[in-house]
Amino acid sequence: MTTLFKNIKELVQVRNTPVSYVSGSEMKTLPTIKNAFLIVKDGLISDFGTMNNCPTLKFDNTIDASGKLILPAWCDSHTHIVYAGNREGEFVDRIHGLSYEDIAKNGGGILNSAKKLQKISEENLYKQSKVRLEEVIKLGTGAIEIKSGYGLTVDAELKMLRVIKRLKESYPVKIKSTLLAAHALPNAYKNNKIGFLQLLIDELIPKTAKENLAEFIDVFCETGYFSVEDTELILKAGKAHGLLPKIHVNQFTAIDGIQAGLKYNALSVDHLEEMRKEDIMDLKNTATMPVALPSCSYFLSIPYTPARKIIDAGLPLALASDYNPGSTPSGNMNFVISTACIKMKMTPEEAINAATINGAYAMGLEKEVGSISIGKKANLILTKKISSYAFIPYSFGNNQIETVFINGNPFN
Ligand SMILES: N=CN[C@@H](CCC(=O)O)C(=O)O
Ligand SMILES: [Zn+2]
Repeated sequence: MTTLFKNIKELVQVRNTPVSYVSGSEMKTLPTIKNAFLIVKDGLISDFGTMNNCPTLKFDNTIDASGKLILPAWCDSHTHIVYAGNREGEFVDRIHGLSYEDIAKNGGGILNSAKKLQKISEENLYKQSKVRLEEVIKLGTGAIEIKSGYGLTVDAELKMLRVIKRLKESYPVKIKSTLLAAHALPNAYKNNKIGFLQLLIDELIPKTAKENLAEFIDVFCETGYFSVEDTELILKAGKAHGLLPKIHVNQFTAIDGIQAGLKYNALSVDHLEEMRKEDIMDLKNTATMPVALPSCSYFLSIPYTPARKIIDAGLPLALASDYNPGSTPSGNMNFVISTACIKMKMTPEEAINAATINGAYAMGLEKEVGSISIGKKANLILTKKISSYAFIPYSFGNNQIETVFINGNPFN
């Protein structure tokens, strides 16, 4: 099966020589080809170039993209889209003055989602989650990481992971699965944190690995949740079972969580709203991707990740949605890049690099997605007729996508 996209106004994020990620000042460059063609063969990108070099072969499908742009689909490396019910009550409580921390202390927050998740059937959880997955694919996401972490019992966590597995098997997008074993301390272990950690180490992590239910291990390393010591215990156990660390750190407080992640060669460190000088320095010359989640800052009214400081220090940065019921009930990556430009002062080039190739790296998919390169999956965004790629973040809250292609097929 072959498809020719012709007369593309601008083909964006073209990498003839594929890169794993881009850092520092390299992020300001977004390579493109104007008046381009792109050929997809059996779901993969097989050729591209300027229209004057467009081959005159016969194709199964030809799509005229006059006036339209093509970009690689968004790579959302941090989500929690498998959850039960919603938490709009807490949203209203916050409008009335309660903080995210106050709500969690009153038994709301993650524990509220866990209560709903423990009760729901696996089938119903799948049904609720697939709606969100389809929603974000239509908004341009072509590769996504999904975490557990609302189960907080061995059975409920495994239920979440099985739902992620079923999504992987049922949808054409690339999905990576993360065991967020230590997300919050369940009430049953209120006074026995070490008992909970031991349960994760002795039972949940080995079962997850044995049943091949996750690629990554995550911890919410934060004051009032899991300490650096707790984090290290879990990362060590996860790694021993082949799960690579990707962690929640520096959301509300900087407590050396980044350093714990680096010690265990985390693939990414995510959130980073509170960054000290040493946190930025320590990330230099490592293979760990810093990940910012601007929609979370927007929704909770907390500081934005200091993208300028991170990028200007020569580091890479990825952008992800953090789609979850508590701190970010949105998985719209178009809004993520707009917010990164508007609130974090990232340029459109930096934001698009962060949401494509750097996001792909943050979930170990940089060889398969995240750029227009020969041999990569044809997971593509075809825009409406727009003036330039900067129009996407500029027109915040609006949808500039005409069609999303996954493995070369339109996703409707
Ligand atoms: N910060 C920890 N976990 C999620 C939010 C969890 C929730 O409130 O349900 C996050 O990444 O923002
Ligand atoms: Zn998260």
